[in-house]
Amino acid sequence: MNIDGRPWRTIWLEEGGRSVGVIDQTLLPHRFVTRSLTSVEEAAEAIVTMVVRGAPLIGVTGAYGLMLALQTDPSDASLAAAFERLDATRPTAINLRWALERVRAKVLPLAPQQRAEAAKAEAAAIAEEDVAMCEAIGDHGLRLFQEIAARRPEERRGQPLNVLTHCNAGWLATVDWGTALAPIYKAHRSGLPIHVWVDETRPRNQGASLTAFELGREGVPHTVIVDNAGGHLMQHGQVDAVIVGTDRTTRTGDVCNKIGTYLKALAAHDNGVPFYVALPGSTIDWSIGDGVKEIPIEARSPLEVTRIAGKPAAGEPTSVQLVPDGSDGFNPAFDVTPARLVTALITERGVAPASEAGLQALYAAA
Ligand SMILES: CSC[C@H]1O[C@H](OP(=O)(O)O)[C@H](O)[C@@H]1O
Repeated sequence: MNIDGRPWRTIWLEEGGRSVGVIDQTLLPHRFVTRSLTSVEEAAEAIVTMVVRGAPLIGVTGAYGLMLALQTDPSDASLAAAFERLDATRPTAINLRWALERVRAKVLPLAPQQRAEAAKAEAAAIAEEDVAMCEAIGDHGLRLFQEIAARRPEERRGQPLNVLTHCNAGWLATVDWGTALAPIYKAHRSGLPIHVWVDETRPRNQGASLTAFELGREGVPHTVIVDNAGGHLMQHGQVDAVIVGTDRTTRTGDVCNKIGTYLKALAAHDNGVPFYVALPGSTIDWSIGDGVKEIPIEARSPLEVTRIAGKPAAGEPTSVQLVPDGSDGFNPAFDVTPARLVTALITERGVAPASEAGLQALYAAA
């Protein structure tokens, strides 16, 4: 997307081809700072600390991380160690494992001296495919928004379409365009009046910090709201549709996304508001049928809950509840929305019901 007239992507190969540029998303919206990743360790650290975040972008960062490792040491052992280090960074977004496996499959059969270049090419291919998939999601989602706008009662025809989104599934979460925000950008650029309710999205506030930043730069009217206001807005007819991204969607259409998404889906269901999930095919985990039981949910530091912008905002963690890493507090980064609460999945191949049959119909020829 464009920032102050200059086209940006979230990740790029830097001059010389031995470092990768990224935007430090932990500093947005107050500072726009780019960083150079020069090693697999720096790539891994950027994922863990959420300098880069968002399922598709995490996957591309992992792919370039393997390239960086192979540029230093192209041996089998180096590849295995780099794969393991990157794979261990964040467990929920399926795009990471998908991208790492895709690069490994490409380079493992090659002579060591050919591996770094092949990894570079594959990482670049994954990035370009992501851009194309996200723009296609935007096109399919635009048609959906146009249909919703056309179905509204006469007295509401000229008013903006009110769409609510949770967390950040914009271009900052992908390489460009985004997933949930792509249809919003396409609608805005097509002249369809649209307004976005932006969930602030505690605890890390990706909505207030990143989605609002993106929409502001694009000139899309939006309002940042507290996470708990969404149900009230839906009850009062202020939401025409909810659209979110996902970090992993099962073959049956269960959707794992930022914590709080499930509650939005329940409120939407209770108020007859359509609930859409936008995703590229790289986010589908075909090996899983029951998202609630099988998707690994990342447990992040409880300090994200008790601190805001690094400053204590609540009592420091007590031994309230042990989480997998053994620390105090409870801070699951994601939850799972069952397919029955999802109106439709908006993919690069079209719109499908949230079901195994729906996804198979779109991807059977894959
Ligand atoms: C298009 S993936 C966006 C997805 O990723 C976010 O998680 P995080 O910021 O922790 O990487 C969130 O779940 C978004 O919906």
